[in-house]
Amino acid sequence: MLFLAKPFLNFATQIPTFEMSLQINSLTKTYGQQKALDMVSFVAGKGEVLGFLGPNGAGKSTTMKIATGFILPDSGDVLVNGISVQENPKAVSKMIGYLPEHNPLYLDMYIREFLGFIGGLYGMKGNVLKSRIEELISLCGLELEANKKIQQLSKGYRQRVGLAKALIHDPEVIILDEPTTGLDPNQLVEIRKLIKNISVNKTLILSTHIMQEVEAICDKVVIINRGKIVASDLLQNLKSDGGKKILLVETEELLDLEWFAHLGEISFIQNKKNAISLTVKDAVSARKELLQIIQQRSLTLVSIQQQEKNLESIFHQITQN
Ligand SMILES: Nc1ncnc2c1ncn2[C@@H]1O[C@H](COP(=O)(O)OP(=O)(O)OP(=O)(O)O)[C@@H](O)[C@H]1O
Repeated sequence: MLFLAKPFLNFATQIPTFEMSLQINSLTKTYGQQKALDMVSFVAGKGEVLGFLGPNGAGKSTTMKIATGFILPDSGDVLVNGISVQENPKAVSKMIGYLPEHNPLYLDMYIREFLGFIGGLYGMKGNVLKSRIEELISLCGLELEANKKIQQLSKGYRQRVGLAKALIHDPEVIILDEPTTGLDPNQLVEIRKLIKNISVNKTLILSTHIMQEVEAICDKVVIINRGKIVASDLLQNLKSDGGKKILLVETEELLDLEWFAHLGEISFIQNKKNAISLTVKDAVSARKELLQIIQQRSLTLVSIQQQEKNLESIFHQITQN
């Protein structure tokens, strides 16, 4: 299994001393019989954009809800700039901006009215609040829609309002739970650009199922599977994985994984028993050996392809094991 433990994963034993805006420390959470989180730890530093990935039901939203003080963990803690979310939720809420998965908005309000209301909850008022609202309307590309009620906005523009809401108090840590789900390709690109813009000098945690999004925006990647962290590293380290390559092999006949297991990490492709994916260190010698095995076993080769590792293949490899 690919498990890349870099300094920021060693949090349980090494307490970072500076510039660590968000520290998720040994979180566990159980719903009834189900363990949703099992000792989840990671940290994100100032200026970092961290992609938080995992299959459906892996525990991403649960982690984010705990990090933002919406629900409590069974054990563990989250620190924002060294302050505990559980012990001091009020102080922490001033430092965190959160866009939840389902982006709750007051549909009956006008955009400015809504942002004014949210700003008021953070104690903002007068000209400071007014100018912050105008700043966000511009930053989030809401100028043309600014005089509408939220219920009149398309999904992409509602997401922009959700982002503006998360940013109104200029938080240092921004947590976005699947912010681009359900957007059309144009809106998707626009919102991605926006996320990149707002991340400057902030700590941004982004959960998503879209790998291109992570490749486009994120510096770091944390992957969670069935409530456990299974990979955590800089995006470039995760992708290079020591220069490994993937060989995709298909034959007419059914295959036995054991025939090829000594060559590298191996699995069937989408449960097709005549197609395998092999992750290897030395692609040239692995290809030679593959062909020898195919010849010795009198198999009929349909295709053999070599692929670079990308985040999508890494994600499949890690989360399907
Ligand atoms: N309030 C709840 N009561 C019971 N089980 C819950 C509750 N919230 C989450 N779960 C379960 O906990 C597990 C983790 O859920 P969570 O929503 O954190 O996953 P996720 O990674 O965000 O998934 P998705 O990508 O589908 O949004 C799931 O199995 C889910 O069914």
